[in-house]
Amino acid sequence: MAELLRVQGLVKRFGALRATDEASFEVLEGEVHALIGPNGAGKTTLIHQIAGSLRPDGGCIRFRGQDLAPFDMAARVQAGLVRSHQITSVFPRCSVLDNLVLAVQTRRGGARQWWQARRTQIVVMAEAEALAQKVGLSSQLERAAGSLSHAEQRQLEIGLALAAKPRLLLLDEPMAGMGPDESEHMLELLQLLRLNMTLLLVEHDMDAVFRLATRISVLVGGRVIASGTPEHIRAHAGVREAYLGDEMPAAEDAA
Ligand SMILES: Nc1ncnc2c1ncn2[C@@H]1O[C@H](COP(=O)(O)OP(=O)(O)OP(=O)(O)O)[C@@H](O)[C@H]1O
Repeated sequence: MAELLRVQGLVKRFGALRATDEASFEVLEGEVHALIGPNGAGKTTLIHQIAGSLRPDGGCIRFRGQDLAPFDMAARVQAGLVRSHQITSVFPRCSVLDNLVLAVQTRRGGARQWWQARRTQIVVMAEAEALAQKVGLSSQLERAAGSLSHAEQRQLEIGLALAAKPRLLLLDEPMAGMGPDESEHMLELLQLLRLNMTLLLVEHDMDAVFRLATRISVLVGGRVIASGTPEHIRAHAGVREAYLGDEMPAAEDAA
């Protein structure tokens, strides 16, 4: 598999703290790559730097071979590097469908498109409806986004991210705050998305991580201490030590 994203020697300081401390790993095209690590390991800080909302103090991030340093967040989205619930925020008073229509219009050229031909409107509407169906919100099209449940809002955020046609989708704790059934739905949605794009996700739910990920990188104290297949990570002594053996699913739990 070809390399899609390379993080090399990345450093981010907050005062004396090195939240990202020479972190290095790569994401290959077509994989589901999970970034795991104990609380405060620097996972979110790393995702922010990849998405472009935080500027690194050192090191380099390459996407499809290109140094991302000169790219702002919008340019990264255009290049196919999209973080769920970052660029396109949910408008709570607008319907699910209107939110998706706006996201599709934004990708197609924003304000210019307000005076678009009827034929174009039909195309945009069809794409928005298809996105709603993909993320499981077809029956909620007319509901105000703000009245959706927590899980449905996460689904909508993913739909909005998909409107940008990502090549690499970044997801920060997609299962956070969900019950078992909702998590299972989200897992099914992510299984569907992996067929068409590469996923990089931060997730604390280890069962979900080990069911979904094709490769895993483990961040401890801002450094990647291990990167590899779930089997490799499960057997890694340093990883088990970092987790005190608590959360790592045992080999017999493997999917
Ligand atoms: N804006 C900030 N200013 C100062 N310190 C910060 C800032 N953002 C994060 N940190 C610190 O950087 C370290 C890494 O935080 P980060 O949120 O990236 O970790 P995490 O692995 O995502 O944690 P969790 O799993 O608990 O969400 C922590 O010690 C945190 O307190």
